[in-house]
This record gives sequence, structure tokens and C-alpha cells, in this order.
Amino acid sequence: MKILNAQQIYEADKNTIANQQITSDELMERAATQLFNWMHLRLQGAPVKIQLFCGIGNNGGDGLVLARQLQKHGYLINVHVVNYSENRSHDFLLNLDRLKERKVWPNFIGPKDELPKIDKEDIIVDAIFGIGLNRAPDDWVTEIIKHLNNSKAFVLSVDIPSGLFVDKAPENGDSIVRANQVLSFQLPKLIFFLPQTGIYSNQWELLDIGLDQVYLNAVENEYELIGKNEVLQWYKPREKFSHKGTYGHSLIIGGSYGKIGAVLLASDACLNTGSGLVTAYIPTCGYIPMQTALPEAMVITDSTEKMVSKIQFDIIPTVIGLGIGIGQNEVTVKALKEFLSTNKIPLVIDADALNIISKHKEFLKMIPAKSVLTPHPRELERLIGSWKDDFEKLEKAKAFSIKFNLIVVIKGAHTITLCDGKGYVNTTGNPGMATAGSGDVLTGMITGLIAQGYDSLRATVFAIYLHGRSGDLAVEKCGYQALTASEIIDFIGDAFLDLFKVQEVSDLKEDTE
Ligand SMILES: NC(=O)C1=CN([C@@H]2O[C@H](COP(=O)(O)OP(=O)(O)OC[C@H]3O[C@@H](n4cnc5c(N)ncnc54)[C@H](OP(=O)(O)O)[C@@H]3O)[C@@H](O)[C@H]2O)[C@@H](O)CC1
Ligand SMILES: [K+]
Repeated sequence: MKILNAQQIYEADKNTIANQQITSDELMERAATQLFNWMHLRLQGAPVKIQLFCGIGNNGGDGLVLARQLQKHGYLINVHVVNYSENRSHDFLLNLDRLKERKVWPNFIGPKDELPKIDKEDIIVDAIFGIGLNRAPDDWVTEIIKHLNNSKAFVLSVDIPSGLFVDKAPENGDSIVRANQVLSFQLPKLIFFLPQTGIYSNQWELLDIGLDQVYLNAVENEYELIGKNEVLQWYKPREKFSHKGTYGHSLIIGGSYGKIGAVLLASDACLNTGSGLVTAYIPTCGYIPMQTALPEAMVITDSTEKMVSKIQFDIIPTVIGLGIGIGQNEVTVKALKEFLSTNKIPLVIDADALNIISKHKEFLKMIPAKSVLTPHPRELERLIGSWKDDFEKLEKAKAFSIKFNLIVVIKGAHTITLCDGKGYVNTTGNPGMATAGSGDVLTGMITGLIAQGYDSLRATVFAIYLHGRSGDLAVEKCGYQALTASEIIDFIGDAFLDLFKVQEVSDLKEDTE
């Protein structure tokens, strides 16, 4: 599903109005009717007080239409207009008149006015700012937002939590509404998925307002939200007359004394993802544990007991997963340099191999094009330098990925894959997956899909989806705390099977609780 920027959303709006021959206030009516239906379905006429806080733009206009519809259906409403500008939008004014025609007189709040009383049993509708916010709110507006946040009432935000910019980081957390629920129009917004801005939307859901499909299909989006629909179309079914050679040979290179388990997890995940053959390249000390714990994998040992000292093998792998548990010993650094200087096979690079590369940036040029880098935040920082906010992080990582022609994975609650200037935002996974070895499993899974002939980008995005889905299925059985990396591997098969189950509504909404 496409994630559009603010300018593109306005374009979608314009195209809809032109192509469907409707007026802008008819589109607003449509949007707000969806808001009303959502609330009415849940409230069923309950006598709860609904306090609507509306701005003076179209987000506020949505709030006014919603107020009118709620009042028509007998709900108890209090409408407040946060009067932050004289520059009121046309559709706001139109709907203000329509509300007054129904004898509803909003309470206008200006800079010096007393703030309305809010009880914790009330419902707050936040329609102060939408995607039109273009500067930090004034101090007195911030005070109103703080008042809403401190009220303990349930907050429902229209389109986005007021005070967030759509395309850049906010300056002051106090001026952002903390929404229990966001009802966003048709398209997900990037801010729902970034750690700094995602915290303001406890749950979000999309309301289809019938925006022009021709425009939506044609528009070039910088970010894409990845759910089941997106990955399912890439799935490669198994052929009847295929054999293990059809599904590639993955080589997992890594391990050091005390960290053989990382290679074990990656190799196991790689096999469970469908790689035809898996060979592990590890220091000698790992030979027996690997062969015992994972009989399906083949093992090549380094000549050194406790670390990788020379990367040499006589097999021809399809793809190589490199770096898990490998350590940063000088001998290993040298081995890595020698290996990279001649290797032409696509790589999936993780963990200490990334840290070594961060210290020896000259290695970057030796990595085959479209290889995959899977850093966690600290590893990413070592690679690209620090950032001031999530948006700068994305821009820096994107520039880095373009410069070296690599695929960069930014791991997080919503892992984002960057390739050729575009970002793919994952929707699966849960906090239980923040556990030792989870990253090793992901590296094995990406490697396993590349081995089977998926191109590196699809393999990465698909593996991240499956990895998160495995974790989501596993957590239903064991809970967040007891979820281990091995458990994630156990559910990879279920995650594949789950691809063919009917799409769930939960793909379109999120609960970050
Ligand atoms: N296609 C869709 O998705 C549909 C979208 N719809 C709805 O429209 C919403 C966008 O509406 P919007 O463009 O009128 O902007 P909104 O956020 O209401 O802001 C109002 C104005 O405030 C101003 N302003 C900015 N920052 C400020 C500040 N700090 N302090 C004071 N003033 C500030 C700025 O005007 P300026 O002062 O710059 O001239 C801005 O224009 C969208 O979120 C959705 O709810 C639906 O109705 C239909 C379909
Ligand atoms: K809002």
C-alpha cells in the first residue's frame, strides 16, 4: 500500500474532486461520514459526552461535519473551535454555518480564554490540525493540547494526531496530541511507523473515502507499506519436478568461540525458509555442536579453533550470509578483506561484519551491488554517522544505500528497507522479538530467499515480513517475554501457510499496546 507525502495527498484530493465531479465539501462530508459511522457503530447512541476540538482548516471542517452528524443522531456534544488563525478554510466556514443552522453554537477558544472542563469519562475528538500543519503551534495552542493530553479522556484523532507534521520531525512533544485512536483517511502516513512520531498514535485505522484510484495507481510513492497483499504476489510456488538444487545453496559464514549459536540460528532459519542446501563456515570449535544440533546443514571449518581466520571454500554458493557471531579480531578483519577483494557472490551482511566495515569504510566498495546490510540502530550509526531525528536517519541511510548501490535495512518496530531511493515499511512483528538471536534468524531468512531465486530486494522485504509474522504467531503461544529466536524459527512454516489465509482486517490497523 502506498504511503504518500502531504503534497501527494492534496493532489489525490484535487483529482478526486475533478474526476468524480464532486465539490470539496462533498468529499469532506464523505470523509466525516466515515468518521461518524466508525463512532456510531461502537457507541450505539451511548449517552457519553463527546467534546470535539476543531481547528479552522479542513481538519477542523471534518470535525464540524462529524459534530453535525453526531448531534443529528442524538449524541451529547460540545464543540470547541481552537481559533488559531483568521484564515479559515472555505469548507470549515460552510460547515460552521450548517452547524449553526442546527442551533449548535461552538465555543471559540482564543489565546486568553479559559480551557473547557474535560472529564475522564468524556470522548475527545481531536480535529485541531491535520496534514496542513506547517509550523510549530503557538504556545496557547500547545496549552490546549497539553490540557487534552492530561485529561485522561479517550482521544480520537482525525487523520493524524494534531501537532505532528506529515513529512518532518516535530520540535516539541508537548504540542502533539497523544491519540488513543487515529482514524486516517484512506492512506497510511509515514509518521505512524517511525519511533519518534509513532508513539503519538496508540492505534490507527484507515477509512476508505473513495479517493481517485487512477491517481493513486499512477503516483510515484517514496514509501510503501508492506502487508500480506504486497508479499503474496512475489511468492514462488514449488515446482513438482524440482530438486534441492533448484532452491539454491546458502553459505553462512560467521561464528567465534562462544558465538557458534548465532550461525546455528541463521542456518536453521535459512533451511526453514526453503534454501535447498545450507553450508555453515565456522571456526573448528563449532564443528561438533553444528553437526549435532543441525544435521541438515553441511559444515566447513576454518583452520583456526576459535575464530574465522581465512575464508576459503570450494563450493559455489548462490548467496552468502556473512558476519553473524564472527567477532572483530584482527585476523578476522584480514580474512574479511581478502574475501571481499575477490568475492562476486551476493552477500547478506550482518553483525560484526558490519562493525568491521564501519571501521574500514574502504571495504564498502568491494561489496557486490544490491547486497543486503542489516544493521541494528547502533550498527547503522557506525555506518552512516549520527542523525538528529528519524527523518534525517532515513535520508542519510537512503543516500548511503544509493552511493554504494546496496540494500539497507533499518531494523525497528517497523523495519524499513531502503533500495534505489525507495523505502519499504514492514507491518509485522512485536516487542517480544527484541531478543537475542532474532537478527541472526532474519539474516538466515533473507539469505534463504535469495538462494531460491528471489531478487535481493524482494527477498529482503519478504523475509522481514515473514520474520515478523513468525514472531506474531509465536507470541500467541508463548507471550512476549518467553519468545526466543528459536521459537521464531519454529513458526516460519506457519508464517508461510498464513500467507494463504484470508486477509485479516488487522493488516490495515495496528495496536502498539
Ligand atoms: N484527501 C484527504 O485526505 C482529505 C483531507 N481532508 C482533511 O483536510 C485536512 C487538511 O486540511 P488543511 O489543508 O486545511 O490543513 P489543516 O491541517 O486543517 O490546517 C489548517 C491550516 O492551519 C494553518 N496552520 C498550519 N500550521 C499552523 C500553526 N502552527 N498555527 C496556526 N495555523 C497553522 C495552515 O494555514 P496557513 O496559516 O499556513 O495559511 C493550514 O492550512 C486533512 O488532514 C483532513 O483532515 C478531508 O476533509 C477530505 C479529504
Ligand atoms: K487531527
